[in-house]
Amino acid sequence: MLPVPENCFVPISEIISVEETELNKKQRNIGKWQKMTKLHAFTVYYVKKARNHRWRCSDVTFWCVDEHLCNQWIQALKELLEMQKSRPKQLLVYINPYGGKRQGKRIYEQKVAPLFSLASISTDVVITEHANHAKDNLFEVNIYKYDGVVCVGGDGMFSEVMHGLIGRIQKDSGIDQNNPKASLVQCNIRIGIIPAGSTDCICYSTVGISDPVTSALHIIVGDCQPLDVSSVHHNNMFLKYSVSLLGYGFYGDILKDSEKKRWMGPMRYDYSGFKTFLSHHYYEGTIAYQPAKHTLGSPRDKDSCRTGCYICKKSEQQLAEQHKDCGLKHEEGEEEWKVIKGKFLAINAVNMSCACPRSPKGLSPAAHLADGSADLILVRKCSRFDFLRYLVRHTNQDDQFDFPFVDVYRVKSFQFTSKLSEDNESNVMDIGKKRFGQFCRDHPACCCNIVNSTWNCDGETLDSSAIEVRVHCQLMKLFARGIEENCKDEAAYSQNSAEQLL
Ligand SMILES: Nc1ncnc2c1ncn2[C@@H]1O[C@H](COP(=O)(O)OP(=O)(O)OP(=O)(O)O)[C@@H](O)[C@H]1O
Ligand SMILES: CCCCCCCCCCCCC/C=C/[C@@H](O)[C@H](CO)NC(C)=O
Ligand SMILES: [Ca+2]
Repeated sequence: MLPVPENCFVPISEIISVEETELNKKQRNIGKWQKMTKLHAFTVYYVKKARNHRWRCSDVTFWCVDEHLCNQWIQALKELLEMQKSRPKQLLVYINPYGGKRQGKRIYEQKVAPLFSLASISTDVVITEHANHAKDNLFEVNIYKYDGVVCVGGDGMFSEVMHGLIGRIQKDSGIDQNNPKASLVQCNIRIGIIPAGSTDCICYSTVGISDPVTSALHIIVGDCQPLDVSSVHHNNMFLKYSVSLLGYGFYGDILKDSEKKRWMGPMRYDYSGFKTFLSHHYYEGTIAYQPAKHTLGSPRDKDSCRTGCYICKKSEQQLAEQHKDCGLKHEEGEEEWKVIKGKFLAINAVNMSCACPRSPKGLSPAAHLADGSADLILVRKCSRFDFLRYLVRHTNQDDQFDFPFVDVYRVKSFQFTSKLSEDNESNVMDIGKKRFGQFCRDHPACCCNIVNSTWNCDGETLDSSAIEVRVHCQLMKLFARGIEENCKDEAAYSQNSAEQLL
């Protein structure tokens, strides 16, 4: 620990860098120092924690008359920083210049790059030229020479980088992603998210704020947060991975509509959200799920997943034991499946709380980042007024699951088939039904359920409505530490930059 002014301590792990400081003429000549001989100084840059999980880079300069002592301090602190082995030295950075408000490049250049340089992190930067550029590139480059990959953009950009990294690791390990039962190989190359998108849900849910400087500092100090990843398959064909929301019905329809209005920027979700709310479509289908019996928590818990979460730690231990005696691993197929048929306005499966600036507690406030489970939320057909009451609870403190038309289950896998695909499978030649489906989509006031919705998978659409989903416990890692408990003594964190005499 290094004391900084007025009883504030900074752990070595939160020091960004130490630099010798050139004292200019003005500094040398001020007040009482005037009479002294030559002064020596060094500056410590450190993480200053502000309100609402925001981090800033602050600095304190230590002055000294003894050059040797000053150098000893610099040397000792640099050695301590060298011992922080989890810190990245070389990063691969992908910037989506078109995400969110199209500010990705500016945010990186003005707010993030100077901090990386201060922390002596070297970077290879790729500004993406088209969708899937980052994903494809990750299959070509030597990823193993990097300590991490950074994406500057939103949830969609993160999803691309995650698919590139996880896909590459499976390819290099000879794992077939199309096999829904495959034991996927964990990806140990961490991903850092610099938020510059429209929702930035993954960043917000893992850091507690959507703020580029805060995220850059979490990368610099080498934080590590394991993350559950769901694999999504259809008929033994791999579709996508998901870490935040897999949403059918309401959130799928919003996404489909909003994709046509990308030019509106983040506002497109509000516009399409309102339109989708008015259309009030419900969808008929069957859900089968396997409850997550291994995990200690429940979706109705009052406590949320926080830094050092013991529920996620327990899952980590279980995972390590599974890896140790993988021959004895419990077969998922043996465990019971529960089946629910119904008419749904929304089916939301979330691997994390899905907190974001629009919904600060998220769609499932007690979901865990790394417990090997997802919360499956079923919102059954109800009146528009009731659905509005449900949506409003995304934005306030009230219990979102305390409605007779909402059910929530903690699951480790699930399957969904829409009534339409079931009917089509039983009579593929029944073209009349498909035509009728089209007719009803053209008449939103009808609210009928003949057509399929689309799955919203972390902000990307899926091509199939019938899906099989399996949660892979802690398949990947982020440069984050989960949301920290609010510091009781925030005043202690609000010191300004200052100077200190050794
Ligand atoms: N140069 C590019 N041109 C066009 N599309 C791109 C480019 N680079 C990346 N993309 C794609 O843009 C999509 C959306 O990007 P991103 O997630 O950064 O922003 P967003 O959709 O506004 O935010 P959010 O996902 O948080 O709602 C991603 O799926 C990504 O594949
Ligand atoms: C009338 C009140 C309406 C309140 C609506 C609240 C909306 C909350 C939005 C929460 C979305 C959280 C899930 C995140 C999903 C992302 O993966 C995805 C891509 O960024 N974003 C969206 C909007 O689909
Ligand atoms: Ca989880």
